[in-house]
Amino acid sequence: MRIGTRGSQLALAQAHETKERLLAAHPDLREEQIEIVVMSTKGDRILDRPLAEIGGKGLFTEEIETALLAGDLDLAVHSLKDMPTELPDGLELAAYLEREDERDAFISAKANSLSDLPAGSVVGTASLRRQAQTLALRPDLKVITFRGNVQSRLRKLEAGEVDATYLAMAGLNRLALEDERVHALAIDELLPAVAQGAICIEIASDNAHARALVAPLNHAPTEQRVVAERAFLNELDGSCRTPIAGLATLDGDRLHLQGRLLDLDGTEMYEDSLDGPASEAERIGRELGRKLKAAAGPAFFDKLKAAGGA
Ligand SMILES: NCc1[nH]cc(CCC(=O)O)c1CC(=O)O
Repeated sequence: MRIGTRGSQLALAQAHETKERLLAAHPDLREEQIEIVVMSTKGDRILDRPLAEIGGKGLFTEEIETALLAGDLDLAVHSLKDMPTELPDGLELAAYLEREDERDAFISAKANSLSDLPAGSVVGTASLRRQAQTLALRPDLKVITFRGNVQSRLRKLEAGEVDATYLAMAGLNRLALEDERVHALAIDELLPAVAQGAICIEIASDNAHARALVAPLNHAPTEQRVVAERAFLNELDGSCRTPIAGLATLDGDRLHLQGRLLDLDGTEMYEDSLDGPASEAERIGRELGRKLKAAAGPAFFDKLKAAGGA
């Protein structure tokens, strides 16, 4: 059994967690039967440009998916947040592990919250969603593009390149990085990325053995939430070039989906939510996506395109 993963510390932690869960779910499986195979992707190699500029779907997945299709890997473990909403033919998501904390963390030595940051402070983030929401709340701040893995971003903060940055709480938790500069942001302050904090397992559709092996790892409530969020995203944009945020929560078998669509500088923001039975997660997601698309109107998307988004 070969598990493919990217080589960042976070990706490795997620692959090891998946391996542990497989061993726990299958007592007959031996440790040496599971091999973790580290692969480098385009997204890992190009570090000096914003992700939205490099563009293309599957920046962090293409090389791994090619290996799945070729049968060189049985499973691939990914942060679901980084996965395009449409997979290449012949591949499928076979399991979603229980979601970690979905919130963003605000990280700064200068303030405990985004609202306390002095005017003119510099915030570094590569995410269009975080950039736009930051400027919507604090148009007086300066936002710069800031890439790299979790550790390198913390080092840049340390070196004073920026006054504040953001990271997903899930990543910090999985790496057990505790830091007094880390403050979880309220959901309403910075609505998370679709599927933030969720790990998915991808397989080739013709690999029945892999599908059976990972089936017991699936966490149904996580699946319902991310299905709604990804349907919402798919309806609006699949390219990662539009600032979009979305979060589904469950109350028993009711699903509540919240969504936001912004322009790049946060001056326009469309926000709405929808409730329904969790069994209709996909429909709820699509409906909310269509609703926000209609509210924003074609002029919004034209403006975004002209500004280098969408
Ligand atoms: N785009 C990079 C990425 N992909 C997944 C995570 C964090 C873990 C997660 O959201 O599951 C991160 C880093 C970050 O946004 O801080």
